[in-house]
Amino acid sequence: MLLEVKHLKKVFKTRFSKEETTALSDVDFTVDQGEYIAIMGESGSGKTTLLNILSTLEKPTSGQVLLHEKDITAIKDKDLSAFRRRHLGFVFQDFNLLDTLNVRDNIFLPLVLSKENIKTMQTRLALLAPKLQIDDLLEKQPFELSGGQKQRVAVARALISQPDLILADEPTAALDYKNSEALLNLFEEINKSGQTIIMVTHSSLAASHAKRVLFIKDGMLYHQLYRGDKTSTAFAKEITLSMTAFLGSTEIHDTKGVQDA
Ligand SMILES: Nc1ncnc2c1ncn2[C@@H]1O[C@H](COP(=O)(O)OP(=O)(O)OP(=O)(O)O)[C@@H](O)[C@H]1O
Repeated sequence: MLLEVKHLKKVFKTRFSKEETTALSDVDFTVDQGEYIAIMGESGSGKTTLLNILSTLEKPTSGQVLLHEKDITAIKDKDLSAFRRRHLGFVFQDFNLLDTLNVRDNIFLPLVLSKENIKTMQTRLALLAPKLQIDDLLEKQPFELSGGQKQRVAVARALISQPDLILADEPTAALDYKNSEALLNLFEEINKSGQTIIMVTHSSLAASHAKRVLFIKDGMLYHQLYRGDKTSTAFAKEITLSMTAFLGSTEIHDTKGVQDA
């Protein structure tokens, strides 16, 4: 097992008032090596909070996140950036590329920070660039690229450190339909080559490319769907139906966390 999320709870307290918001109440799930998981839920349901805790950007109020059986919520602050660079790859909605660096240096940045040798960096990039169709972009500055190209560069930057886990937050939100589909196909390919991916999304279409979809509501996991051998079109329909049934309704459902089968 790659990742074990155990009884995760996150309560936000505002500094000046006694008001509390429970963003996550008791989230439990496990992720195997090679899985591709989409996390869906309405606005305010706790998706970003969950992703931020998995990213070690946020500490939970209680509970644990075990990566290869090590509790990453207990890592000391001074060791966090090295941990993230070594074990996690991030893909964001707004690409997060540095405009002052060219594409090649943006991709190399995590490896430079980890003090990898230049040969390793070049070898890895030589393998990734054709796969991501960015060979011709390496000397360009990010502002010269289209949204789809920027996101492919961001994916290369996430993959170059060969992370245990890719965490993607609404990676298609700033892309048009064609570029979204291209990115989702790319994620599927990357996943087929063994990369584990967890992606937060609002979009049934995006989620339909994953192998498993977790639905979150009011800080709890409610339901999960497996794609199996369905086409992404058939799976998207099933996801939309579930969203309507589970998340749109105000009925009280079983509030137990969802455990992986
Ligand atoms: N730093 C914070 N301080 C206080 N409350 C917060 C903070 N971050 C999130 N929350 C609250 O926690 C709850 C869950 O928020 P979260 O951002 O995780 O939801 P989300 O599902 O990602 O929403 P969206 O889809 O709109 O991004 C919300 O009620 C939100 O207002």
